[in-house]
Amino acid sequence: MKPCIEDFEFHGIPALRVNGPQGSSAVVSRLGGQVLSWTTPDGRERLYLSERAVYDGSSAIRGGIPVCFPQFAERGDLPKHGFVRTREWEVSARRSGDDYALVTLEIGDDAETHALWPHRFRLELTLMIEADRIDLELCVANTGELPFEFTAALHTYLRVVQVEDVAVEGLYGHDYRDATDGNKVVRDSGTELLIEGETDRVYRHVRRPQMLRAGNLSLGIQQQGFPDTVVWNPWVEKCAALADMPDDDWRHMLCIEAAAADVVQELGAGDEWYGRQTLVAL
Ligand SMILES: O=P(O)(O)OC[C@H]1O[C@H](O)[C@H](O)[C@@H](O)[C@@H]1O
Repeated sequence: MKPCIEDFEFHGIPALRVNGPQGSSAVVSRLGGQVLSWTTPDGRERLYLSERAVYDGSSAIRGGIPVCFPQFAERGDLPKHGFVRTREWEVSARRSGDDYALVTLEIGDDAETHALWPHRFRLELTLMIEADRIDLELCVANTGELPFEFTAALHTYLRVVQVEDVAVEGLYGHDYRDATDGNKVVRDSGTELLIEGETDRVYRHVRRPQMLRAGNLSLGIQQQGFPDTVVWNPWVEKCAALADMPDDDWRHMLCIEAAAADVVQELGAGDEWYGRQTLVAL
């Protein structure tokens, strides 16, 4: 099939199937502007999506690549991870060629967002799929007359066979804030990160790409614009407490998030900010 983009319903919500070259494909939901699936030409699903995910907008869809904006996690008074995960986005561009397919979704401020956050903004999320790679770009535009500050993330849930068998390379020498240990700041001195318990870290000023090694499957992960990388796995107890995730699924996912979490971004009136995350199947 030549690359093309189709509208369809996914668990009752409007979505796009983005068919890339060589049988690669992605699914993007208009609810949340959220990528929910990425399949590479070998037929493997690369993103984790919970079987118990909720699709009625009452909470964020658990899995895929949620967009967190204008607040990461609980760093402020807004709902956790901001308010665009449960809102409907518009499709503003779709294009395909022989070796790629691309869609852009966007969302802006309205009376409901003003009630929570007084700023005027426009967000655009562009997904481009090639044979073995997806590129996600988040553009934040300040469409108001005053500057604002925000934190944000592409909260990518990677699917893994067994998280205990996974190693993440590329974070050596970076400082991270450990949310599982009173937000203590620690310098990573290991050549690779192994997931051996609950993990909730914000690595700051990340300059190098990461490599996720999992048996014979590897994934390269690169970010631009986003200064931080968040690594999250809830492990046994926290996962059991999540109503929208099966008890054992902590084993099958690892979030590696491109984020502006600790490093707050300031955006002047009329200015734009870009952040990207690229995933490459190796
Ligand atoms: O349950 P959610 O609101 O989707 O948040 C899921 C997780 O997101 C981030 O990775 C944070 O670092 C975690 O502390 C948080 O638990």
